[in-house]
Amino acid sequence: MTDPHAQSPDHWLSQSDIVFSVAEVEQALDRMASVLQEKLSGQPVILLCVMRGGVYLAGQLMHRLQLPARLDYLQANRYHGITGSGIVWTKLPELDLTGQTVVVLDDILDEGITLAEVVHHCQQAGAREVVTAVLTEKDNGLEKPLQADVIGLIVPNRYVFGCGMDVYGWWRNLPEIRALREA
Ligand SMILES: O=P(O)(O)OC[C@H]1O[C@H](OP(=O)(O)OP(=O)(O)O)[C@H](O)[C@@H]1O
Ligand code: HPA
Repeated sequence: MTDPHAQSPDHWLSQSDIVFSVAEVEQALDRMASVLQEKLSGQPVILLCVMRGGVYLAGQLMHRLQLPARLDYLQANRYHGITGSGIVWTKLPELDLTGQTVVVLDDILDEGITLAEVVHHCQQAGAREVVTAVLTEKDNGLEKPLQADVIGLIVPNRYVFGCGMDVYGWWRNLPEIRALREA
């Protein structure tokens, strides 16, 4: 079998289907922004981007939110290729989270392990409130350690990419969401 890391980026497009179009993603982003806007009622927040996948949602939400925001990021990786394992933290937030309202932004809630650990970190760091927003949640039937407060789109139980999510490092920049076909 060919090493998936050696496949051309176009291979992944040819082996996948669009599950949410650009217009559907844009609508979901608008919806997420208005839910967050109402939930946060204009208070100052720290937007905390979970790198790298959260970067697309952070970029798309920032300009849709009318409230005083600061931006920080962390990096906690769990997936190598398309399979998950233990979390490796490579970057902690730099801002002091004590007493702050923190809005955690990530691309996908799959098994929920990453988001649960990030929320735990924010609470341990003294955040007053932690609100979680994910662009997608995977419909995988698993008992997850937490639910996100704001969810953009429910994706099927397949490996998905685009809008921040990668397939072997590629295509985080796609403005649509695609799902790999069964091998
Ligand atoms: O709900 P879970 O099963 O924990 O999976 C979700 C996490 O997996 C991905 O991160 P990844 O480790 O692939 O790092 P990346 O953001 O650099 O792609 C994604 O960005 C989420 O943070
Ligand atoms: O389906 C997925 N796609 C991209 N990244 C992910 N991280 C967990 N699940 C996924």
